[in-house]
Amino acid sequence: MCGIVGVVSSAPVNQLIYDALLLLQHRGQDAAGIVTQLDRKFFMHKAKGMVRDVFRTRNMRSLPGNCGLGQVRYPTAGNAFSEEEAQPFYVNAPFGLVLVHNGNLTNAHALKAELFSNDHRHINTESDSEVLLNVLAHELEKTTRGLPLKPMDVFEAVRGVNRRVKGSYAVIALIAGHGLVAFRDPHGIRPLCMGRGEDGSIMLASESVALDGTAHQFERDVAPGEAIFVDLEGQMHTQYCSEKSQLSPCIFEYVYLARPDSTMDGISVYQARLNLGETLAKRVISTVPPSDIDVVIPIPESSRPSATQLAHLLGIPYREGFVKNRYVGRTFIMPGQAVRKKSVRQKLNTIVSEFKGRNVLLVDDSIVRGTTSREIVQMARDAGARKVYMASAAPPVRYPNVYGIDMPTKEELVAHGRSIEEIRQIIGCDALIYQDVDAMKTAVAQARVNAAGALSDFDASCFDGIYVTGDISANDISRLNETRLQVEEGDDDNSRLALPNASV
Ligand SMILES: O=P(O)(O)OC[C@H]1O[C@H](OP(=O)(O)OP(=O)(O)O)[C@H](O)[C@@H]1O
Ligand SMILES: NC(=O)CC[C@H](N)C(=O)O
Ligand SMILES: [Mg+2]
Repeated sequence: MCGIVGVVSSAPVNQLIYDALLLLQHRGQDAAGIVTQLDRKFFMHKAKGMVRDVFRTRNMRSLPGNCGLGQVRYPTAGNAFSEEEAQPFYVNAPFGLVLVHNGNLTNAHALKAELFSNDHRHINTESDSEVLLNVLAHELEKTTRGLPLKPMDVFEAVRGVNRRVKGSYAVIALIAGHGLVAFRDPHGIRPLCMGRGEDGSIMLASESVALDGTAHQFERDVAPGEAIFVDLEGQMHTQYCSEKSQLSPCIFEYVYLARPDSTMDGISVYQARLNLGETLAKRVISTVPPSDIDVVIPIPESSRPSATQLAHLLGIPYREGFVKNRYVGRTFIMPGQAVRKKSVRQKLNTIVSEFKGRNVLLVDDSIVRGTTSREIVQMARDAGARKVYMASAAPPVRYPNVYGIDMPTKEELVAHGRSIEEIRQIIGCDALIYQDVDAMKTAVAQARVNAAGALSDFDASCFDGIYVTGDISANDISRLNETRLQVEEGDDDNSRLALPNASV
């Protein structure tokens, strides 16, 4: 998951894109970039780091124009430490194209070879997003029938992309001199929505929070397989560009990735987390008698709604036992295990009086590698807790994710191939309670607040091993691992780079 945004307006968009990226910062902390367009010319600034570090006043001044796009990156392909892989990506033909991508292609390797041998295109990085851009460029070259470019030509090109590309992709691209095109893969795995400003500007963004925070009225989600083309006059054209489409959004967005104040595909993220807390409460009762729990303590940040609801249902006090250093970013999306481990202690500190002599139930939204829970359980014990119980609002994460969450190997997952008792021993708690998969799906589906699209199912592959695109082989998974593993190996040398700047 990365955060992407695109705007067509009648006024300069640089500040608007910056503000939207800041609202999407939780989706990617490694790199940020913006491209704007003026008189067919692109202006780009991108670099490693958080939004506030990457864009200084001088950079903002050099981004003129009334349309543009931006991205915050959380790498899931290629190299987290490479500046060249920061987005947007650019190719000069046809017309001049820049693109931002949230997701992960599962056939990038094969496409790269095909782009070279059949389409005679050169890919200069390990990023799957550069591959995606070149496929779009090739298809657009094929479908353009004279100038000016027509919306139908753009949609035909997106059709071509949907035929060739596999995996997850929410995309926004700018076509120099013509407009902005946005599209979502036929399963709608990664989110994308659109809204309008009072001045008529049209914004597309990963999450509705980016629209809310920039005074854009949320209009709707982009449907799976749909493409939206906004020309430079602000006229919007839409078309379905996939033979078959079925909405199966990634359930991990609701569990952890998205901000709770966002609504995605008609589902309130906050309500989904409350519901997860409610069903988790029922599981807790069957494992630990509530009379044996003195206090419920969330592990900040993402577990808070689930933990409040769980405590409310069990009738047990909810207390804040861990204080989060707001200047340290999200641990899970940092690249490399060494930096993730170090940052848990930097980020969270205990309030000893909430633990001393008490039986505590710690609640997290998910346990993935176990990095956070292992540290936290020990911290609770160090603070004097008598018993430490642990509950996860999501089921055990047992399978690699290939759709844009950086957990490419099953070996790194604490729950892979282990019983709950074995996981409990590794984490070091006195009891471990997990959500179950069906209860999670029901809880999230019931958080629907509007009837957007027909939700068929969720992609819950990291929990149940079922990949909604249906075409993932063991070979694909190990190939996707290869580049990521190199990143992990290099992580000690680079751990300094991955820590967000403390002066922000
Ligand atoms: O088992 P692990 O591999 O440690 O991963 C799971 C943890 O990582 C996330 O927290 P994170 O600190 O990234 O973000 P948050 O502040 O939004 O909770 C998530 O909320 C869990 O706490
Ligand atoms: N998390 C994402 O959406 C990542 C996008 C792309 N695969 C990259 O690694 O840059
Ligand atoms: Mg957390």
